[in-house]
Amino acid sequence: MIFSRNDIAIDLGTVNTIVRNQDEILFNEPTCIALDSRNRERIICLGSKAKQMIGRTPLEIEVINPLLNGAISDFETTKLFMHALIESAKTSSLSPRVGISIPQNLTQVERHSLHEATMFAGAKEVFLIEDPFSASVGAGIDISKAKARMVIDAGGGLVEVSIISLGGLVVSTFTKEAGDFIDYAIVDYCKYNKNIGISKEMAESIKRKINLFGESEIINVGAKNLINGMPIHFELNLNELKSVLISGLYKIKDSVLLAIDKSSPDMAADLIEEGAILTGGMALIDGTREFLEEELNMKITLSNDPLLDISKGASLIMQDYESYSLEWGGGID
Ligand SMILES: Nc1ncnc2c1ncn2[C@@H]1O[C@H](COP(=O)(O)OP(=O)(O)OP(=O)(O)O)[C@@H](O)[C@H]1O
Repeated sequence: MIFSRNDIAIDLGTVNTIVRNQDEILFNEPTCIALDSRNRERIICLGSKAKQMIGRTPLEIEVINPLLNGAISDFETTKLFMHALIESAKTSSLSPRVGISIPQNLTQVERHSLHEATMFAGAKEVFLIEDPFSASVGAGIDISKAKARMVIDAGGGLVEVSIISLGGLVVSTFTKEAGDFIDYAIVDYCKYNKNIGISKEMAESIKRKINLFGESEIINVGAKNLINGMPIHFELNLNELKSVLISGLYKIKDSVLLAIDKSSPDMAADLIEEGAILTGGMALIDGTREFLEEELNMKITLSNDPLLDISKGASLIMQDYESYSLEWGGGID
């Protein structure tokens, strides 16, 4: 198969979606869609514009994130979202072939739903590629070698830990306690310890400022006083939130330990030498890589482009689909 200029690869993430053709990124925005609630077929906007509306919409607008922990939580909205993505990415009147990178834990029913939603959205053909393959290829790993390589993909809805060797997925584990989980834990921390109400979006922007090994830093946050219901500006010491972040990172550590436990002694030995590659948006929280390296006593290398590895890998796989699918039959539907 020749991946033509018209064809696209999609990283349909819980938090962020990226669409690429062979050469360029066509869409890189939050996985959000705003609909007219009186006519849910009518799209008002997508991505960043829709995300900015969260918490501020009048009754007639509904903002939806159609994914939860990597899986489709709202099938009808996913169809609309995919349709809008495909329309905006089209460079000709021809329907594109679409490669979508998906979490390894999607059930057959969920895979079928996504396939159907994408065909309905206007694709000519749909290829589902499992995240561990996209992430590894995108991070530049030569996975055809007879050497085990570990990839920790820490995203918004899912942390996927995979061990790949000789072009196949040998071991995989995952936890749903990923970036979104930490955002909600920050919301709860402010609620129960400070009597302050903040949105999930505010919690996410606070999370991005945490530096696990950095000096204490005080930030000013606009929120709601939960005692008297009034708006309030309050000071939050980011140091207080380190324990919230660390509890999430321990879940990643547990997934890595489980993956190592499931691997053979030879693969475990390879990992001592090669360590693991850390990718996905959570890898960008300062101190995450160092924390995991210290806790696991294993070399952890930060990928060059944690937010883009999956879409880049999916695009590269689409461009050489035959060789990859022959090699990795199991990972590509
Ligand atoms: N610069 C950054 N600093 C800190 N955290 C970040 C940064 N950029 C993104 N994140 C966090 O990374 C997570 C999103 O990562 P990513 O885009 O890899 O996930 P996703 O592909 O949307 O989700 P998933 O793969 O789990 O379905 C979010 O929790 C977000 O807050």
